[in-house]
Amino acid sequence: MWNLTRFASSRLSRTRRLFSSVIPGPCIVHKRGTDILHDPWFNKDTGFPLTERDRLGLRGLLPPRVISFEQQYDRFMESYHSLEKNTKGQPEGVVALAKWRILNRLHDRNETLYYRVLMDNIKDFAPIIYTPTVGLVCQNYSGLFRRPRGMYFSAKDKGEMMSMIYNWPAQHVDMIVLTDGSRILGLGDLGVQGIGIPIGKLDMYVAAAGINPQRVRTIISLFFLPPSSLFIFRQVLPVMLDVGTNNQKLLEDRLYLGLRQPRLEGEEYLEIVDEFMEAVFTRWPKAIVQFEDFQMKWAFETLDRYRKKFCMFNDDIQGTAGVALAGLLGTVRAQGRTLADFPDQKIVVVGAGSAGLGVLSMAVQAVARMTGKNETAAQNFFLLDKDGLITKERKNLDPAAAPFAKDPGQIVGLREGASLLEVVKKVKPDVLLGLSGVGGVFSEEVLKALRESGSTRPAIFAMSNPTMNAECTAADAFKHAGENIVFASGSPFENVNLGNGKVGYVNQANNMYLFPGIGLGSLVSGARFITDGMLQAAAECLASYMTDEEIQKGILYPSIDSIRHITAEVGASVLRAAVAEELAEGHGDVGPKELAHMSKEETVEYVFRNMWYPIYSPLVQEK
Ligand SMILES: NC(=O)c1ccc[n+]([C@@H]2O[C@H](COP(=O)([O-])OP(=O)(O)OC[C@H]3O[C@@H](n4cnc5c(N)ncnc54)[C@H](O)[C@@H]3O)[C@@H](O)[C@H]2O)c1
Ligand SMILES: O=C(O)C[C@H](O)C(=O)O
Ligand SMILES: [Mg+2]
Repeated sequence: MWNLTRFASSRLSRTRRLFSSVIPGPCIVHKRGTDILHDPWFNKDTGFPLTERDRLGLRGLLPPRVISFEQQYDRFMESYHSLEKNTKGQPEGVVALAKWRILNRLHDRNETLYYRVLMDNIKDFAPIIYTPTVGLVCQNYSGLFRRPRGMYFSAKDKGEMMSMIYNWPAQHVDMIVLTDGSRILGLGDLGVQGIGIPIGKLDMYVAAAGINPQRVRTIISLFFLPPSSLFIFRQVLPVMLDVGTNNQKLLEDRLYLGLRQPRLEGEEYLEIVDEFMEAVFTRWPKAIVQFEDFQMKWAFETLDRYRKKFCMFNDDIQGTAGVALAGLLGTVRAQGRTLADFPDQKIVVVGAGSAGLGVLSMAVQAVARMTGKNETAAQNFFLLDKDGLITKERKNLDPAAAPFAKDPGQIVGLREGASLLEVVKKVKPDVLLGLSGVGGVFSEEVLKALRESGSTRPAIFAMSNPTMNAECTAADAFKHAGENIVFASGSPFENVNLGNGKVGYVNQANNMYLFPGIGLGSLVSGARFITDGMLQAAAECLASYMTDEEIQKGILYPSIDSIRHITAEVGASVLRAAVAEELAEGHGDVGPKELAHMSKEETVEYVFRNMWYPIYSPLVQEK
């Protein structure tokens, strides 16, 4: 079932080979002069060639010298590095926001250059435009706001959404990331300020999945393909659904940009989400909506409500589950065991929210498939929330947590509500996995207790975001739990120097390894829905991506530098699963039959070919 066929070792070189052969096709523009300079998609700043300046009425509007794309790129990177130098020694948050600002200004001015620097420097820039800095940006969003990005639908727009959706100036939108701002990372309810999350997630879609951020059609040809093989690239839309906020501080903040009212609840809330979904799919029937950072009750409710009606998924429940499962399977391999041993792993999950329950459901399903036994599949999993170990004796037991609640008779020595320390001491788990949103809950005592784990190589997944909400730091994990552990965190940490030339590897267990591929694979397959089978294929692909050599070192996930490659592989796996389930309706000129006849390699090539690469296209004016 878990096919661990190793992918070609030259992952990166293959990606580079594909993109080095991109020749830009023309890009149709319907404007002239300063309107072009003020449009970040068309704008090339000083990079407009003289012929184009003549054609588009730009002559005299720019300094005379034409600067190449490479020179512009280098100039930006120089400014970025001087900012790094000049802010040395300043508080971390100040530096992070300064870096975010310089990138955001480029984003506002010249998208092609922005996405190229983002892609080429993804390891350095992901922590700024995505987790963890995006959390700080959301916290300060009302003050940082300069220009709108994406769309805002509020409770005041009830009855208007069907017409509002046509205010978005794109004929086609393919990927939408939607939030209601109610659970932004581990930072809680940030109301309208949560828009930073869909923006950051979609930046990752562009960088990792080559989803086109633009609202015009660009045609790019690859010279090794026949001339008829032209591709229409994809477009993105970040959306905030502002139904109020229960964050008193924000309600009292005079700069707060959202609705100043408590959150809508119950039917009133669902009516707003229903109206939005109907509006989106009426205008763009082939769009995909990723739900992001909804508080647990609405995360589950909306997933249940829409997953068989629209092409959508919940990243916190489903994307996270796949990434965690891939990491858990990697952990078994890191112990020198086979995947058949996965059902024997004792796993303590701390946090019974949307993410923790999503992970448990997928892991339990995997065990059930491996053992063929549903009844006992959850026996080695232990679930805790803020009130400790969850058992069947829990008062007001959440129905979503009930399948994982322990029967008190079966956990001798542990009681309902037992503390994490008690559970770790008693269970001696192979894996401790945190999705609690609470920084430091893996305390020194808890980490030290893990030294008694039954495993030769215990694993710690401190998956909560942002950095200050991680259940423990990487350094503390290696210091207190021992040097032989496997460590992963949701936010990035540096590898730990263990002395004597030894390194404690830090993995970033973040759903960024899956959501771009889930979205891309669903798009290019033309799938009607996103099924468990497609999500399982995505997780299996990620699990099988790493070589034994990497896994032995404790490296469970690919380097973020190869995120474009892993995303193409994941996308292809999702596509093949959609084909197998007869859900793929085709995409563009490629029909379902052609998809079904593609070999595995051809599917990967096809997905790659649908990935946008930032490069200046000649602008052609159409009146
Ligand atoms: N790494 C990733 O890819 C990833 C993905 C999704 C979510 N997350 C992070 O996971 C965290 C939780 O997300 P969520 O959507 O499940 O949130 P949630 O609010 O739905 O759930 C939080 C859960 O943690 C429990 N909890 C709170 N305090 C606790 C404590 N002291 N001890 C044990 N449990 C405690 C709560 O009772 C609740 O069950 C957030 O920080 C989020 O950023 C990370
Ligand atoms: O946004 C992230 O970095 C991961 C995840 O979706 C989260 O909510 O924490
Ligand atoms: Mg999230």
